[in-house]
Amino acid sequence: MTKTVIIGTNHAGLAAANAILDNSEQEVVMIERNENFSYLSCGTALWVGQQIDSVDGLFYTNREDFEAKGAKVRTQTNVDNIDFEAKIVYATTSQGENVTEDYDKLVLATGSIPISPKVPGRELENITFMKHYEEGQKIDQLFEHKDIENVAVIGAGYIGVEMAEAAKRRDKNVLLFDALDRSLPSYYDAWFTDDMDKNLANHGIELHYGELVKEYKGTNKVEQIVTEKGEYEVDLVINAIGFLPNNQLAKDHLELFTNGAYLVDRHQQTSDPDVYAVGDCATVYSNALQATTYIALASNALRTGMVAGENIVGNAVESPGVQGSNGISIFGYHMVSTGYSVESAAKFDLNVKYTDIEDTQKPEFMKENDNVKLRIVYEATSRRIVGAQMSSTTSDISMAIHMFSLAIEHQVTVDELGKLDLFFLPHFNQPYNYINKAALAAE
Ligand SMILES: Cc1cc2nc3c(=O)[nH]c(=O)nc-3n(C[C@H](O)[C@H](O)[C@H](O)COP(=O)(O)OP(=O)(O)OC[C@H]3O[C@@H](n4cnc5c(N)ncnc54)[C@H](O)[C@@H]3O)c2cc1C
Ligand SMILES: NC(=O)c1ccc[n+]([C@@H]2O[C@H](COP(=O)([O-])OP(=O)(O)OC[C@H]3O[C@@H](n4cnc5c(N)ncnc54)[C@H](O)[C@@H]3O)[C@@H](O)[C@H]2O)c1
Repeated sequence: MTKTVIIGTNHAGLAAANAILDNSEQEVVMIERNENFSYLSCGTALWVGQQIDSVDGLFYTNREDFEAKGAKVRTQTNVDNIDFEAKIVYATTSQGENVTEDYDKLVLATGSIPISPKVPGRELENITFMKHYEEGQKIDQLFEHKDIENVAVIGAGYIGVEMAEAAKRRDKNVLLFDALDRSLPSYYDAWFTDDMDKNLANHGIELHYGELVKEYKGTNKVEQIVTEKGEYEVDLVINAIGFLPNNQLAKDHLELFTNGAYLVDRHQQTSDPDVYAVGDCATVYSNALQATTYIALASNALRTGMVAGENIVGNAVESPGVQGSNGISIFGYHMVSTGYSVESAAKFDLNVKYTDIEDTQKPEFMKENDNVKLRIVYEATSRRIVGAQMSSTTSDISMAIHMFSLAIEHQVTVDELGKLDLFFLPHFNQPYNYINKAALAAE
């Protein structure tokens, strides 16, 4: 019987385990260095910002669920080394016991590691990342302290903006830094982020964009941060300047992508046919780019895990690829995007055009109504859609971005959306939907 060892049991590893256990009688061993698994870090800001009552709901499964399906689960066990020739995994438990597991198939689901700004003083206390549950706990506890007044968040990407909101909701003075000149620069064009930045500023968050941190100062705990533009008193620093794939175990054995992620095909198979890689440690296939790339998202982790698991049990399933669809909701302002923005497309040498619309969600006669902004990004020559961004105070826009995701996957052109059948009911939208209108206006 095939024996599969899965290293890392967060979203990607769990999805792979489920796919194998639910579709076969195969032997599965799951190895995880943490005590808990399935932590939805996506809910951390809601938890520490006290928008939800408890952290408990952020764990969606546990070891017993997998043991009940027949898996052997080793938690608090760190994999130290892999002998890819002999197909043996070497690990150490938190008690210091050495354990080995042989395998027929191996799934690497070791995720990603936050990038540390390489500046002096980074070892001071009260400087943290926000990735694991334990870091969320630490931030939550520090927010309780009255003497933690000034919180600096470094990086105004997804984690940074969400944590800035959470800190503000806990009545802290919040300073948000980014090397670039606006928030969320990887996901949205300035037409959208200008509104988000107004939203953040209106809620009292101090924005320090285009400002690189040069040093953290303090005796034991961090007390100041120094940038090229000034020096600021801080009691807590949350670093959120992005992730790198965690490739420690196999970087010398497998082919890697430019950023170090394990290079996989559309079966999630690496350059070693018995080794699969899933989630944040692996590449994905981008339908917008029509090439391999790297996008760290829980949604990608789940899908890639499923694909690997199904292939391991013998169903030759191909990944449909991804669009990197994502969303953010800050102080009631919602933004969603899929594929590439105009600015990010340029970085990947995609020659694009775009069409914009700003409209109300529903007909003007409706009492409750919201403004909606939409930008559709399409390839200049083929006119296929390669991205879309939307923002509004209504969360109703989220379903529209799913449609754009499908459009990118299936190479729909912007012109095909002009007369697309989108239903009309005043409670939801206008007789001629803003998606149709934007598409018809495309040059
Ligand atoms: C604060 C925050 C908010 C986020 N919000 C969203 C969101 O809203 N939507 C979204 O789609 N994504 C979000 N993400 C990204 C998402 O959490 C990641 O893409 C996702 O966790 C990747 O899952 P993974 O299983 O591939 O890797 P990880 O979650 O990184 O898990 C890897 C696991 O491998 C284990 N491991 C690593 N090395 C070893 C070893 N040598 N031995 C044993 N075990 C090992 C680790 O302990 C870990 O449990 C967020 C991330 C953060 C930090
Ligand atoms: N809502 C969501 O979907 C969601 C939420 C949280 C995290 N995530 C995912 O988790 C991953 C990590 O998130 P993240 O927020 O850490 O990364 P990110 O890539 O979203 O943002 C990193 C930010 O840090 C900035 N930066 C980089 N180096 C810097 C430096 N030296 N000084 C100051 N700023 C610097 C970048 O300009 C960027 O704005 C991403 O893949 C993200 O998509 C998704």
